[in-house]
Amino acid sequence: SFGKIIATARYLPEKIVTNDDLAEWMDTSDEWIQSRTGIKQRHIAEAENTSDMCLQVAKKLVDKAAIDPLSLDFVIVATMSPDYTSPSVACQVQGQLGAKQAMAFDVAAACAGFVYALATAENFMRSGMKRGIVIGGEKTSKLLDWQDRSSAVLFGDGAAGVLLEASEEPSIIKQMLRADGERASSLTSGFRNNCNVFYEGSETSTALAMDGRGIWNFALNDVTKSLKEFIGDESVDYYLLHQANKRIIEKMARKMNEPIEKFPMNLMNYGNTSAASIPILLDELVEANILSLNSNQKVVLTGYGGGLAWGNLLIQL
Ligand SMILES: O=C(O)C1CCN(c2ccc(-c3cc(CO)ccc3Cl)cn2)CC1
Repeated sequence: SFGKIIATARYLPEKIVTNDDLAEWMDTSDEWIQSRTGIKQRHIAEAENTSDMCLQVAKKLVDKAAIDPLSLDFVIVATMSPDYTSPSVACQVQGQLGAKQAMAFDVAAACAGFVYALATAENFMRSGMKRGIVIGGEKTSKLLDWQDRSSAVLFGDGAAGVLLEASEEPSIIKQMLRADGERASSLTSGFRNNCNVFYEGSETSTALAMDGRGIWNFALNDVTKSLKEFIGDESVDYYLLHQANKRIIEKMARKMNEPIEKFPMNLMNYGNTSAASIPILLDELVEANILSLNSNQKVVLTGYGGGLAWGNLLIQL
């Protein structure tokens, strides 16, 4: 069978930090941030960690669909900011949700993570699994160098995901997953100092570091080119692009020769939430009835970022 999105849900931590809040102690301004990124505010988790936010999403999905967690065959979480390297966030969620029959693992593909995870889930369902949840969740705020204004102002925390159930008709019609590891250094985060009792190693910054220009060019060249190839002459109702930067999305829309109305954006409210950005956008569009499940609307999900990794999914809802 094939996977079909039955429900969507999101969870944002309570604390909202505006550009002006940041400008109080950081050498930046609302004017610079809005004009260069489109971002106005972001949610920042405090005591909550990545697994806590993902658990909230999982509970919402189970409640919305009125299903028994024991009926889940899989829990997959895409994240670049896990609580631990072990256990996976997915296992933490599986345990606290009581989804004892579900296998569980994390997907590490940074901002392409949710697309990689959803494609992975579809492949499991085509080999027999019947029901599962796929979540993108991030607390990048714990990874940032808050003294580096060029990156700290860009990111936000949050989580969102989907419940998939088996369907006779394919819904995730086409997938393309790509990577370019030669540009791995364009976005690094969470390095664990390489030392042990026998080897001293060297102190390396573990904070998130980004070659903005390099990723910008990657998005406008590699990602846009592969998206055009992926679409071919398909008619697409909406493009749900990773919400990294307003100007980049506008430029990608122009390169696609598609009206900007087909490229909904909510990054002004959340900043760049990495693997959570596409499912947060999807849930907001469903909640606003701009997208409807079972509508046959054709949407494309495109994630792109650290790795470098990127991916496209064509979904008929
Ligand atoms: O205008 C300026 O000076 C700066 C120029 C650099 N900018 C960038 C550059 C890259 C990204 C980005 C990040 C990720 C990681 O999730 C993924 C995808 C992208 Cl396209 C976001 N902003 C900000 C404004």
